[in-house]
Amino acid sequence: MDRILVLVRHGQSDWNFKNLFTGWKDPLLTELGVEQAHAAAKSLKERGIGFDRAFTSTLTRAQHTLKLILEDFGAPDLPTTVNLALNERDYGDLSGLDKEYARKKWGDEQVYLWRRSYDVPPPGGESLRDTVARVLPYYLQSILPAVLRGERVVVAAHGNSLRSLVMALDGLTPQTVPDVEIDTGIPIIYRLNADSTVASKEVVIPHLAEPEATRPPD
Ligand SMILES: O=C(O)[C@@H](CO)OP(=O)(O)O
Repeated sequence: MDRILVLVRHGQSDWNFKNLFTGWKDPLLTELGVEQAHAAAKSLKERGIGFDRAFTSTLTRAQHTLKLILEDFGAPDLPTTVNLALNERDYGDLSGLDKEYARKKWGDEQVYLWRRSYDVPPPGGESLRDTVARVLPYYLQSILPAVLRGERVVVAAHGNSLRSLVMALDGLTPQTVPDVEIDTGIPIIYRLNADSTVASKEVVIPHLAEPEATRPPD
């Protein structure tokens, strides 16, 4: 039995392009973001991946990415569950601020801790640990049972909600998880064993027609 779980971060959003902390704010995809979603679908199709069920967050950029992927699969009506457990980490008071401005104001080290440490929350927001504490129960209760039943599952979500899942699936620690970066529009294909452990993992790098130079530095 196939136990396929595909994680895909949304395509580039307007605020990714502008280098702003986003969190629970709801910017739209850029043109490049739309193209990334199509490229992700193409590369998954090339690998013979199909889907029976989808999960996404309450935020437009993830839902739009999923919609484009499912349309490209000819499956726009695939059963889809929307849940805010899959939302991006809440960036609290940093939401809407320029990341470079934040580095100048609070220093590289502090901003790095807010963005990539396991347990340092941004002011008024969620640490990765807080995000894990809502993503993981949802995964165990809703997503994993579908995968274990043999449904091929796609999850379209966000950098830090997906880092939370990757942490659990890959058995990462608070010391190793800061190194994990999940880029926009990059699918990760997991195949699970019957006991829910990971049999294989493939990070897919889709081919983009758009030149890399249109991506801003993070
Ligand atoms: O701003 C955000 O919500 C996230 C994802 O874009 O940023 P970061 O990579 O800093 O966690």
